[in-house]
Amino acid sequence: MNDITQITRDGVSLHVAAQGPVDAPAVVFANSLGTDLRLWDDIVPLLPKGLRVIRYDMRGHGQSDVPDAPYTMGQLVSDAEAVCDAFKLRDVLFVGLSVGGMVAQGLAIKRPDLVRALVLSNTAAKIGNAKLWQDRIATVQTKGLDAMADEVMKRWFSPGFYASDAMLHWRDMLVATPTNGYLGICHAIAGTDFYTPTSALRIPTLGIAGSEDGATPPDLVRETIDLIPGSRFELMRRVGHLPCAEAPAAYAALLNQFIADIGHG
Ligand SMILES: O=C(O)CC1=CCC(=O)O1
Repeated sequence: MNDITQITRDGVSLHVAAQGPVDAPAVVFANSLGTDLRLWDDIVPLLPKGLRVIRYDMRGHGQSDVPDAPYTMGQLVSDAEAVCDAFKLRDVLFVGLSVGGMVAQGLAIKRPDLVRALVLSNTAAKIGNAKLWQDRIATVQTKGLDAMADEVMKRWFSPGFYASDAMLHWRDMLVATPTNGYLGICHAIAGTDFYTPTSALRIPTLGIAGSEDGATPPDLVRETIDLIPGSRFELMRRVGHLPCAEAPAAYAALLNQFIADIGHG
């Protein structure tokens, strides 16, 4: 079954893409700030066949509704919960990148019945600090996303990928993000510190970092992954903040090894 649909929670319509057999083990993907569910386009075809694969656009992004900013992490976690519940999912492997990884942590804390394992990619229990997000919000409000797009691309990608034409697809995606959606998510990240609750998680977890990541550097990712006993940490070399875009084959290989090791499917 290959399905594109909208689900509505709290008056906000969320755009969801669902693939694979309804009763199969599920993998749910959550995107990062300034991207949408296309973040996973190159990964999905490389996953083991027979999984239920659900991707959605975070509120304010892609084809989901764009409520006025600010948003809270509680709202983002409830959105993810609503997506899982709408598809009657249980025991999912939840894969989140950057703010998507914060949502993954929040959902695993809130709904242990829904999440059996995590992939926390290029993320942390806390990303940045109040001043960083205040400054980012002020820049977007006064100058717009286009004005800071090149600076963002240098955080997202290694120098080699930044210089390539392939980067333009991602720059276009960032610049097309509605201002309210971008600002809303910035507020949610600014208000989030999962350090204590994430320390209480006891589920299989894979952490992925990129050696050239200018947004969530490897040491920051590792600090969060180390909070969870028994977790695994993988450092991908010569990639930045979006390794699933920059090195999809290597990224999918890490996911697939983890899927095999935890017997998910
Ligand atoms: O700084 C960026 O644009 C990267 C980023 C931080 C949080 C997120 O989701 O993306």
